[in-house]
Amino acid sequence: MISMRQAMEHAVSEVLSSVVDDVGQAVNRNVSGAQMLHELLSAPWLHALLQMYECLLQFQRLMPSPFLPYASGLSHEIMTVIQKVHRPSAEARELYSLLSSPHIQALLSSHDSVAQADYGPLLPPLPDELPEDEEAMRIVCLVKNNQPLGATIRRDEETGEIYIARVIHGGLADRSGLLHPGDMLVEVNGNPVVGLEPEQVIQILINSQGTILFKVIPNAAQSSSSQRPVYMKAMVDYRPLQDSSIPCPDAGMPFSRGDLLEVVDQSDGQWWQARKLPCAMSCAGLIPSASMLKSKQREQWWCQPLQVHTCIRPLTLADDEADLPHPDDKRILTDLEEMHFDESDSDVTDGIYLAGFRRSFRLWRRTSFRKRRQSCTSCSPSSSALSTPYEEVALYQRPPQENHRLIILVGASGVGVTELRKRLIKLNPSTFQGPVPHTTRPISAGEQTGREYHFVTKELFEYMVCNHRFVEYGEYKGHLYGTSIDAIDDVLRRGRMCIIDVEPHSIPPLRTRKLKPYVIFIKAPGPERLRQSRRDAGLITHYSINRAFTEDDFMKLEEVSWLMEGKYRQFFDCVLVNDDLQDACIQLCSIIQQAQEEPQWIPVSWSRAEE
Ligand SMILES: Nc1ncnc2c1ncn2[C@@H]1O[C@H](COP(=O)(O)OP(=O)(O)OP(=O)(O)O)[C@@H](O)[C@H]1O
Repeated sequence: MISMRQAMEHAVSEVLSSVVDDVGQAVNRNVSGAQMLHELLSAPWLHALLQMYECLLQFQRLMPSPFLPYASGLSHEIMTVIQKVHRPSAEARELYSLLSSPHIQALLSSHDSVAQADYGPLLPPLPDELPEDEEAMRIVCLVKNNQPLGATIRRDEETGEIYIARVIHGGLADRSGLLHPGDMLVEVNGNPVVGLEPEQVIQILINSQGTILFKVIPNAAQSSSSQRPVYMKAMVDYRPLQDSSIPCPDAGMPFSRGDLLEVVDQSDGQWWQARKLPCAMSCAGLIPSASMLKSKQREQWWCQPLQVHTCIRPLTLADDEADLPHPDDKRILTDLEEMHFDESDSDVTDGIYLAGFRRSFRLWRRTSFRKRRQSCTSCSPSSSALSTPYEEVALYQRPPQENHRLIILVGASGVGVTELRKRLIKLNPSTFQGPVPHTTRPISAGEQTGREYHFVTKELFEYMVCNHRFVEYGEYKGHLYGTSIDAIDDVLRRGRMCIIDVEPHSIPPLRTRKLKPYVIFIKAPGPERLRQSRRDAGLITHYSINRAFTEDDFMKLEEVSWLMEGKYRQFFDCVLVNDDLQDACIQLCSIIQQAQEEPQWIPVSWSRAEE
C-alpha cells in the first residue's frame, strides 16, 4: 500500500518532467502555442504547488487513526473474562491490575472520545422563538463548574441595558471565546436581564445549575487584536479585598512589593489584567492601573498621620547608653588604640589588599548618628513609590564586552554582610573587589593612598559631597569617611566584579543604567539557627571588638532584618539566608555568577540604548 503511494508521489514529478521535455521538443519544432505551454509548465509556482500536494499526501499517510473506537469497552470485557478464570496466571493478574488502574481507565476513555470525535458537552436545543434580527443574536452555553465565570458586567444607566464590562484573560468566559467586552446581555437562562441591577443578574448566575445559557448581542466594534504582555515589577503592595473601588473584589489579584507581574490587558484606563510570575494559574486577575494606584496612594498619603520610620531605629539616648562599655569589658578602645586597630586589621591576603574592611571605616558605618538620621527621613512613604507604583521590566543578558553589573549586599547590622563580602573577595581577589573608600584622616605609616583609603583633604571631600560623588558618607571621631561612585567605576572599568554593601536607603540612587545593580538581601536565619550559628561569633561595636552577641543583639538583628525586608524588598533581586557561613558563601558565588551570566529582569529604562 505504502509503496503504491510512494510510486504515485514520484510519478507526479516524473510526469511533470516528461511533459516539460515533450513540450520543449514541440517548441523546437515551432508548434503554435507550445512556447506558452512550456513557460506555464516550467513556472516555479506550479512546481511549488506540486510539492505541496506531495506533502499533503505524506501528511495523510502519517495521520493516526484508531484501530478501534471502543478501547474502554474492550478493556472491561477482558477484565470480566479474567475475573471468571478460576486460577488466573501471574500475567493475567498483572494485566487485570494494569487495566483496572484509574490512569489506564482514564487514558482509554480519552482515547475513545478522540476516536469517536466526541468533543464538548451536548448543547441544549435552540429556543423555539428566535427574534427576527436573529443574525445579531448569539446564544452562548457554558458548563458551570467550580470556577468563576471570569467576566464582569456593567449597567448602562440611561437604557438599563447590561453589558459585559471585561473578560478576564484565561478565565472560563475567555477560554470559551464566545463572550467579549461590550457584548450586550439579553437573557440569562431564559430570564430577560434588561433593566435589572447587576447584582440581580449575578444572583441569577449564582442560582444556575449545570449549564448557563446566555443570549447576547455581540459588540460589533469588538477588536480582535490581542495585546502584547508587558512585564512590571510591583513597587507597592495591593490587597483587593480592602479596596472598595474594585469592580469585582473576587476577580482582583493581590500582590506585594517586588512581585513580577505579566500585564496582559491595559485597554481599561483604570483596571488592568495581570498574572503573577512565575504563574501556575493561567487565569489573570484585576489590578489597578498605574494612574489609579497613584491617585489611591495620594489619597492615603494625605489622610495618614506622618509615619515615623521603622526600618532602622534612630540613635536615641537610651541606645547610646545601651552601647556604653560594660565595666567588666577589658577591650575598651581609646582613640589611640582605634588607630592601632585600623592599621593592624587583617585586610591583606596573598599580598592583595582588601579595600573597605578597615575598622574605623566599619565603625563609622556602624555608629554614624548622621547616617542613621538620614535613614529615618528616607523611610517616610517614598516619593519614588508614589511616582512609579509599577516599574516596567525586561529580561536582560549582559553582553560579554559590557562592564559587570554592580553587586550590592544589604542586610541588618551584624547579619554577616561584611563577613560574606570579605570571604568572597578573599576567595577570588582577581575577580571580586571592593571600592577603595575615601577618608580625611591622616595617612599612617605603611599605608598608601589608593590602597587602604584614598586619603584626601577635608576640602576635597566636601567638594565631592557637593557634587554627589558619594554613595554613602559620614563622620567618625572627627574624620570623614565615604564610598564614592568613582571608586566603584574604577573597579568595574578594570573588568572586575565590584561588591559593595550599603544601607538600603542608598540603593535607589545607585539604580542607574550604567551600574545596573543586582541587589542581594542577606537575611537572618530563624531564631534558633541564628543563636546556634553565632555562638562563637564576635561583633564590632564602637567601644569593643569581637564582643560576643547578646540576646539583645539577636533581637535587634531579627527585628531590623524583618523590617528591612518588608520596607525595601521591591529593590531586592535575590534573598540569601545566612545560616551556615560556608553554605551561604557558596550560594552567594553562584547567585553572583547567575546575575552576571544569565538573563535577569531589569527596568526597561536600563536596557535602552545610550542616547
Ligand atoms: N553564618 C554565620 N555563622 C556564624 N557567624 C557568622 C555568620 N555570618 C556572620 N557571622 C559572624 O557574625 C559577626 C558579624 O558579622 P559581620 O561583621 O559580617 O556583620 P555585618 O552584617 O557586616 O554588620 P556591621 O555592618 O555592623 O559590621 C562576625 O563575627 C561574623 O564572623
